[in-house]
Amino acid sequence: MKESSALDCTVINISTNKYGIEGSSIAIQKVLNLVAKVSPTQVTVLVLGETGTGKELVARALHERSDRAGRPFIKVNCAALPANLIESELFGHERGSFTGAYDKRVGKFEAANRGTLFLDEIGEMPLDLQVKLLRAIQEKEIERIGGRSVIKTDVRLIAATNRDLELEVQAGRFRSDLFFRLNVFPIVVPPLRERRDDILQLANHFIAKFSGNKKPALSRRAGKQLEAYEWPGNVRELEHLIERTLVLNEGTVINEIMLPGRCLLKADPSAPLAGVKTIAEVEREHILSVLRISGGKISGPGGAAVKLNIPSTTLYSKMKKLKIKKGYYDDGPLIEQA
Ligand SMILES: Nc1ncnc2c1ncn2[C@@H]1O[C@H](COP(=O)(O)OP(=O)(O)OP(=O)(O)O)[C@@H](O)[C@H]1O
Repeated sequence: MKESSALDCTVINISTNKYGIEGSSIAIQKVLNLVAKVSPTQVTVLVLGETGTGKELVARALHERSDRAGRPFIKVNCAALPANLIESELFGHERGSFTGAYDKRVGKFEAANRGTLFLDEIGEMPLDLQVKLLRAIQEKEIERIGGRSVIKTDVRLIAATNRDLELEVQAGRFRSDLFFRLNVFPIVVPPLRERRDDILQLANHFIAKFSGNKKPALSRRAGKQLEAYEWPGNVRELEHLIERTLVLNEGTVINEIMLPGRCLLKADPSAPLAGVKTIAEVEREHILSVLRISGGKISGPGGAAVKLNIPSTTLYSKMKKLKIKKGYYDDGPLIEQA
């Protein structure tokens, strides 16, 4: 990766990017630039994006590029644990502090001391624990369940979610004070369908990963199939699809990809297609990608409104209606449109 001019938005040589983030689209370059800017700091980062877009990869890159790199990177998946276990997972417990606590246990906050704590799927965290998490972040200290002493912690926090946390706040499922504490530096990882330029590079990366030294070539036809698909499961879906394709493929060329949508159509033409989007979703994605191409400029020459051939006032009201905010399409912080 080009270190010295990481602040400009153009040339990062991804082939030498050692953090495993493949892709050369403008969208992924922007993500890598944000990673380069924020990783040397102690700032809390909130990684946003649909499932399978690479949020964990971004979190690991942030850690690896920071001065905490040699220290622990501890991940907690807030969705994978029952609510009553998350507290003990995060803060630890003393022996005998509750039924089943046969031994003392060190929590993830302590385990991540002087390193990075990655809270994945933060949107799933129960409300009562959100209060305790906020306190731990603000006061930089924790107490084990059943413990009597206060333990100082020094962790860099990275959180990730595929939920719209602002909507969660509005719905009363996420505390606004915790949201503001986490949303210091948001990084939005765009869905794969908004960075189609990356699809072939990623596909070739996964072909190499899964086929070893007998790497088959991707035919133009198969490449076009991959580029045309919508990828509701994003990069993870592409990775699994390539793995499956390689198991079935016998020759030295991959001629056809069995995409899930096609299989579904064959099975039952009247069944609703998984991943089919509403008109509003399509409109939102299109506006977002035009805003990104326009460098975040909305009105005036070269702005998104001109490209979309609509008055800028119409674009502003569509953006408001579709909840498109600054920070989703440029490098700035997430700010509500007036
Ligand atoms: N740009 C990329 N280059 C190479 N591999 C990638 C890239 N993005 C994602 N992947 C791979 O895709 C898979 C899913 O990525 P990851 O787990 O980081 O996604 P995620 O957004 O955290 O998903 P979830 O929201 O479901 O937790 C992983 O195997 C990861 O290595």
